[in-house]
This record gives sequence, C-alpha cells and structure tokens, in this order.
Amino acid sequence: MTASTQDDGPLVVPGAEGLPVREPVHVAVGVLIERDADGHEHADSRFLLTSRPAGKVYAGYWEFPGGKLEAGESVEQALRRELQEEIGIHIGAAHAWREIEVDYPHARVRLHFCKVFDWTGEFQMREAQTMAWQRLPVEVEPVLPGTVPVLQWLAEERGHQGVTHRQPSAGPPQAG
Ligand SMILES: Nc1nc2c([nH]c(=O)n2[C@@H]2O[C@H](COP(=O)(O)OP(=O)(O)OP(=O)(O)O)[C@@H](O)[C@H]2O)c(=O)[nH]1
Repeated sequence: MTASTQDDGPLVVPGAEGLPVREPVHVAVGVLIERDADGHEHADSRFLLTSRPAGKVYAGYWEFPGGKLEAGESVEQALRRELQEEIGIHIGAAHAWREIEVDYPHARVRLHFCKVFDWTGEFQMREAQTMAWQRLPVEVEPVLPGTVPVLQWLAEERGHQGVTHRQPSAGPPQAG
C-alpha cells in the first residue's frame, strides 16, 4: 500500500482522502530497542515489531506494540499498561521520541512513539500476535502504513541507505 504525506499534515492512507476532519485517537507506541553491552543504541540494534491480532483492523500487519490511551492516562502510563497487557513485559523509562498523525479510513490516530531500552519479564503474546526482532531493512511484511515513517526515522538516525521494508504483496486489508 502506498500513502502520501501532506505538508505539516497527517499521513493520509488511500481511502481516507477527502473525509471530514476527525478528532484524533491518541495512541502510545513503544519502539523497544536492544542496546549493546556498553548500553548504546547503534546502527544495527534490533527493534521489536509485533503483528496485529486477528479480528482487528489491519490484522496481520506488522507494527510497533502499543495501544490507545484511556481517559486520564498519560502516554507513558498507557504504554506501560498496553505493553503489560499485550506482550507481558514491564517497561522502564519511556523516552518520548516522535509523533505523527495518520488518517485511516476507519479513524484518525495521533501516534506518540517512545523509545524503550529497559524492560523486565518474559515476552508473552497475549493476543496471539507474533513478535519479531528486526533490523533495517525489515524482513517481515506487510508493514502497517503508520509504521513506515518510523522505519524512515530510524534509517535517518542510523545512516541506513536504501529500502527500509518490503512493499506489501497482498491487496487491501480486511477490516475486522
Ligand atoms: N500499536 C500501534 N498502533 C498503530 C501503529 N501505527 C498505526 O498507525 N497504529 C494505529 O493506531 C491504532 C491503535 O489501535 P489498536 O487497535 O492497536 O489499540 P488498542 O489495542 O488500544 O485497541 P482496542 O483495545 O480498541 O482493540 C490503530 O488504528 C492502528 O492502526 C503502531 O506502530 N503501533
């Protein structure tokens, strides 16, 4: 799937063009990164992607784990709760990193990406997702449209040249 950006505007996914402006749903998203023995992130550090569970919009697409903020929650609180609920880990500090709005046909979301370097606990895919530690270029596919800019930001930070992921080979997603 291809998507287009607008100047200072949201990433607009095909099918969402021309829709009335909607209030964004805020989503906390964790970019879990493995650091080396010196505690540094480097160009080859692996990051975690998870596949979206069956029954959700974009089921099977790969994304960074996270979920919607509940009433009264901060981004960090929501991320802490979501990662415990969905993948079974307790995170340490969440470092606010980048934000982007994405206009999907089903909703407009504002994605608050946080880098996370410390966590405890065993990974448990509690929604029957799949997890994959990845480097650039990402090998799993298809990647969620809202994940593509994040891969680009990582590529810029890491001096990665070339593609960041494979283009999806399947047709449009089944809503769930
Ligand atoms: N977790 C996550 N969501 C993302 C990313 N990129 C992106 O566009 N999204 C969008 O953000 C929204 C997150 O919703 P979700 O369904 O995962 O959240 P949730 O677990 O709280 O949902 P639910 O409890 O209502 O089922 C979806 O519309 C999803 O398509 C990403 O990298 N990670």
